[in-house]
Amino acid sequence: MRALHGIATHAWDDWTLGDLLAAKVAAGTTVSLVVPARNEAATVGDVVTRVREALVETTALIDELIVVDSDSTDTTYDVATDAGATVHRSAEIRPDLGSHPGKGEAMWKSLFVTTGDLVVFMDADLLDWDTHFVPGLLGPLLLPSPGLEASGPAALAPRPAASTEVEERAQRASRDPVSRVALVKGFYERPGADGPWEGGRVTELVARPLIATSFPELGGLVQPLAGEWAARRSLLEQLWMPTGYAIELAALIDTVRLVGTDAVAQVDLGRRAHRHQALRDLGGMSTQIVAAALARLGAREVGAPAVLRQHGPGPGGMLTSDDRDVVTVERPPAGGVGG
Ligand SMILES: O=c1ccn([C@@H]2O[C@H](COP(=O)(O)OP(=O)(O)O)[C@@H](O)[C@H]2O)c(=O)[nH]1
Ligand SMILES: O=C(O)[C@@H](COP(=O)(O)O)O[C@H]1O[C@H](CO)[C@@H](O)[C@H](O)[C@H]1O
Repeated sequence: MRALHGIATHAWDDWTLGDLLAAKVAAGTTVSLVVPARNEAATVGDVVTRVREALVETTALIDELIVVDSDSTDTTYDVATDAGATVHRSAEIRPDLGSHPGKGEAMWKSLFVTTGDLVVFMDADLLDWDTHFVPGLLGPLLLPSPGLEASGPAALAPRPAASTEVEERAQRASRDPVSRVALVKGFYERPGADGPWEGGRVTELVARPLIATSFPELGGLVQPLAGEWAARRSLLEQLWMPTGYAIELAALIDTVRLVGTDAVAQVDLGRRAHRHQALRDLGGMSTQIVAAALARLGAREVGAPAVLRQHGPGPGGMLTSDDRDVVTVERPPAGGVGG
């Protein structure tokens, strides 16, 4: 483990799957995997099937595999169900609380239909990834320091039961709130249209400048917007959650304010490719992220409406303007919601 500008930084194979399984059992810790999915019928089946087979059936690292169908208009619900996930429609979770569109809404609602002490989030549009993402993200939460032995490419097949030292360390970590990491971000090589490190357009053009100017304590995070991350439920239930794409950055800002940078760690997961949105659609995502950041700086009212005006060629090539209402609503900490 090393500190990258104050952020504890690991590699996914710092731990063996056997050590993590032993630590999980020793501490009596449960794990939920949540996949927020909107119109991901093309890829959600692969994500669910491979994680289920490797980490639910072959080894019991995951106790609950949940897909939250976020207002999909394709066959996401059926594909995820057929792949073996427990699928909930976001709007049908606690309907008494109403429903908003968005990824953050799906993740906030997931807290009402999961029970895991640790919650792992993964995107549903992954194209180049592997199941080691999950144990990698759980490593700092189950065993805060690297595994006992220098490990080579850790096979996902379970190793012999880990030593009692691993179990003792896991029990100490689960009891010691002071040293506990509470949120773990994945990072990876993110290929884009123009090269192996060209992915993450909003990360490079919006998140990093916001961090540089206003949240420098997050400067050590390689992929602050990574959709693959994990956290303790006890933390997640204390966080205000933007209902849209600002969820990742808001969670980092608020976690550091709540429990300090020592509570945040990151893990190198290797390489991750996903389906890329069109540039103009990232305008809406960017607006949500900027709005949440400004709200946290006291420069903007939480949830105030935002209209994103974009321009481009219309019918016949005439220049037209398109106004997009951007939702910046935030959900209150789930832990304080009754019922
Ligand atoms: O309203 C939404 C928008 C996105 N997503 C999911 O959130 C993840 C990341 O979204 P997206 O791929 O659109 O973002 P990108 O990775 O392109 O930044 C994916 O699993 C989406 O299906 C969601 O559940 N609800
Ligand atoms: O990192 C980014 O810039 C955006 C867009 O990625 P690409 O430019 O399409 O590779 O993707 C991330 O940001 C979203 C907002 O936080 C997350 O929801 C996504 O999971 C993540 O892929």
